[in-house]
Amino acid sequence: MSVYTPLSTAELEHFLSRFALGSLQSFRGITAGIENSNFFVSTGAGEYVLTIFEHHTADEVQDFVRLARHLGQQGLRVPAPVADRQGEWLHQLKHKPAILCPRLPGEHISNPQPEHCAAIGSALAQLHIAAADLSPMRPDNRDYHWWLSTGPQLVSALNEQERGLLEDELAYQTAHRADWLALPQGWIHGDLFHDNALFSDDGQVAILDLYNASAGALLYDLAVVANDWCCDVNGVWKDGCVEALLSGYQTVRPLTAAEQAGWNLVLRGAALRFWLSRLLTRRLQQQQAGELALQKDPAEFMQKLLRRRAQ
Ligand SMILES: Nc1ncnc2c1ncn2[C@@H]1O[C@H](COP(=O)(O)OP(=O)(O)OP(=O)(O)O)[C@@H](O)[C@H]1O
Ligand SMILES: N[C@@H](CCO)C(=O)O
Repeated sequence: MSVYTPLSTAELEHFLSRFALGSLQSFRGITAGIENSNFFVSTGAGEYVLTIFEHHTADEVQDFVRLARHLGQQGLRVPAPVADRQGEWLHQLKHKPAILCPRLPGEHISNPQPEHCAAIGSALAQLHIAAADLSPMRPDNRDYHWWLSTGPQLVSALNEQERGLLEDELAYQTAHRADWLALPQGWIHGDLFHDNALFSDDGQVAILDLYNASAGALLYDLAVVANDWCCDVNGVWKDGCVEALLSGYQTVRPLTAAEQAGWNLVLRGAALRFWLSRLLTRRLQQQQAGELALQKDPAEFMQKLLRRRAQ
């Protein structure tokens, strides 16, 4: 369970007293998620999600909320915070930034099928288009420069063969850096795994967790989705899923010739990024002994990287 900052009923009631949302009826920590502390909160006015940010500054949270509001105004179903009686939506709780968002409808899909991949492809393309006129963009703090600086710091967790793989992939990405930079760029979600989407009976998709959103190659965002939604844990493509993802995306935003040529490059980069970030998360979780935290396996993304390299 990923609740790093526990809350008492009295603390939450005190927090809610700033809002005109009625009194607290119940709340519980959310087990999913690994970065922030999240709670489902029921009040007289409805259902909400309280997020306490564990790693982000208030300035960064402002950026995410600016994006969420912009997307929400254009009809996308994303978590945008509610304001308190003073019109403030960004708060401090236990000395950390905190926001309260309406709880969005829908269910997570545990094993995405082609129809889900098509729907998320189209929703992601809508996000890319809707965000295009929002500036300034937040830089990606998990980009190529982070891979180069962080990769070598994580090698102590790797065996010799794995170190060789990491070095070789970094060299490959460096050699093809110009191709990557020539791809269409814009706001990207950056972490659109299937546990960050909710599907409703009305056919709408809610996109959660905009807390990695930044500037980046739009195709890379699609590759993050493909490496999670469209394959098994070893990276083997599931029947029809990538095709559905790409065609769903292209019903809204057709890929350019450079993007079609760059698909394998960004699939490799996306696998590398999550191999490294999971290695780093595991190291941090080991240092924070005793925390109740969800674990995600770095080896899954090393396997996916190996498979994309073999393509
Ligand atoms: N606005 C919302 N409406 C409905 N459910 C939500 C909402 N926000 C969060 N959740 C639920 O809480 C879970 C965790 O939220 P979120 O993914 O934002 O946390 P996180 O710690 O940033 O996750 P991670 O680090 O794994 O990406 C979601 O998977 C979803 O089930
Ligand atoms: N979606 C990420 C965790 C949150 O950034 C992963 O599966 O590694």
